[in-house]
Amino acid sequence: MNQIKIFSPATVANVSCGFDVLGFCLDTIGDDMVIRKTTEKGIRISKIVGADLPFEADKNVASVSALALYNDAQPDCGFEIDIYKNIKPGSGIGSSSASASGSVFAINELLGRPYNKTQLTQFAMKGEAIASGCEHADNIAPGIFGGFTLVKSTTPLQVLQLPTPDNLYATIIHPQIEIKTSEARAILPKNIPLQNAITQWSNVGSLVHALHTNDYKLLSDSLNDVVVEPYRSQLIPHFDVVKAEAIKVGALGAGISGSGPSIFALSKSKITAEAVAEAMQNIYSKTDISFNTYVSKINTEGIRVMKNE
Ligand SMILES: Nc1ncnc2c1ncn2[C@@H]1O[C@H](COP(=O)(O)OP(=O)(O)O)[C@@H](O)[C@H]1O
Ligand SMILES: N[C@@H](CCOP(=O)(O)O)C(=O)O
Repeated sequence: MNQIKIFSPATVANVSCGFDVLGFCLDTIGDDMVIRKTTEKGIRISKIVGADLPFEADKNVASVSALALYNDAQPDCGFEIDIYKNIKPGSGIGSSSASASGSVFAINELLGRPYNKTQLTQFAMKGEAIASGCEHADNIAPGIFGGFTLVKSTTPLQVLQLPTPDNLYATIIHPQIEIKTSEARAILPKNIPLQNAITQWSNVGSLVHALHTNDYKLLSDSLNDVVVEPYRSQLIPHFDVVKAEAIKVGALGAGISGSGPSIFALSKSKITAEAVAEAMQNIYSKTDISFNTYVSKINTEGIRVMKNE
């Protein structure tokens, strides 16, 4: 096999209470990437469609992560990467992560799968680090493993794949303002009150239990963030009303997707998830902020191969 085309999905990091540890994978929005072997050694970005992103190998997250794998594997060929970007950078649904994980996933396939999913996550984190200033894996892990994931630790890397309850749907609204992950991280406090920490870790524990037991009521009660959301929500116009309306029409809960500005909600049917989308759209359509909305089943497969030659 000399060439592969993949779909690298968008992901929702944090899932309200799990800053930097929880994430899940979407299905209806993602980037396409084509990666091919070359006789010339090294990694090259050959095409970028849909976004204004750097071609330099040390600046594009796709090539930075690919180089981490390449330097380890030392294959006797090189690779070039075409990126067809559908996930806007700075959207909060893992745009940089989709590129960083897509390139390493594809090269691993072309090399005959020498690395496991944890090792691929580790290489992809090198790319993510140049976008956000930190090697967080809460977007990369759900992209590579699929479904819901919990990053138990980054050093050493340990990723737990969590069960996905049947019929769980996500709604995403992306108000078209850009929030850079690095900037949304910089505004967070370095210390948090003990009472908030207690509330937060109880929510993470109960959310994980809810996923294991298909307990939608507990899932709903656990989708709360008392640590990060109070700070970041101020960067997102109309966040409080969008969240309140989503819950009013039946969402189990709603919160900031990743570092924002996208807002996510979880619902226990497609019909409710679509009603949530409409309620969210109604808020932004009364403003001059344009937006995109996505309704998606949770993608339990993660990145997928579209075509290989
Ligand atoms: N292939 C890529 N895809 C997306 N962003 C990239 C890529 N390569 C470099 N970047 C940079 O990463 C930053 C976007 O990442 P980030 O702020 O984390 O947004 P997101 O939340 O959408 O991932 C931008 O500065 C962008 O120029
Ligand atoms: N845990 C990170 C997740 C950033 O996600 P992104 O989709 O905005 O890149 C954070 O909250 O900073």
